Amino acid sequence: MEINVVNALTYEDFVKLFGNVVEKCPLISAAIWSHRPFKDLADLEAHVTEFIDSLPDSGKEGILRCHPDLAGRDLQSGTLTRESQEEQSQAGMNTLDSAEGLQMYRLNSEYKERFGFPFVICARLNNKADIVRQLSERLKNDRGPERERAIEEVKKICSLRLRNIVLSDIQTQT
Ligand SMILES: NC(=O)NC1=NC(=O)NC1=O
Repeated sequence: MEINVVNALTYEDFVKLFGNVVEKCPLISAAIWSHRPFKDLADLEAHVTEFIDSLPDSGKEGILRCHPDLAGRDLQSGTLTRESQEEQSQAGMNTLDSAEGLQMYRLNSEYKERFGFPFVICARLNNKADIVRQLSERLKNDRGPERERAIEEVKKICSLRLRNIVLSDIQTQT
């Protein structure tokens, strides 16, 4: 999809297309629509990350809380968004054995208990061993640095989702 096609989208179509580049935070795409025309994909992505960085800590934690747990309830019940379903499956979260599932449940619970927001990682860039290792290691962080670390992961997820939309030819045929 050419960036000029993106720039010509109505507000509704823009939010429909980009509304989930940050999981369950359509407001972010709605907010950056007014910054069009975007020079290119990198410019579009920069506006999203600038918006996220401009939020106070409570706003950043609000974004984190919109993310479903890895191998959590939403995955079990099939209520993940399409993007999350694809990402979590690709990282092997849908093929954990009972011991691995229990380990993820316990680590996710401990993490949420400690930080008050869920553990977030860019699943597409990690396999299940990486995820368990990162979760165990990041549990030891202080809240502030861990919040920033988690937001960096949100940006990686967003970058891959944006790329998937803008660079996939599907949209140009619809
Ligand atoms: N808690 C999470 O990290 N969730 C997720 N990461 C992804 O890359 N997709 C998700 O659903």
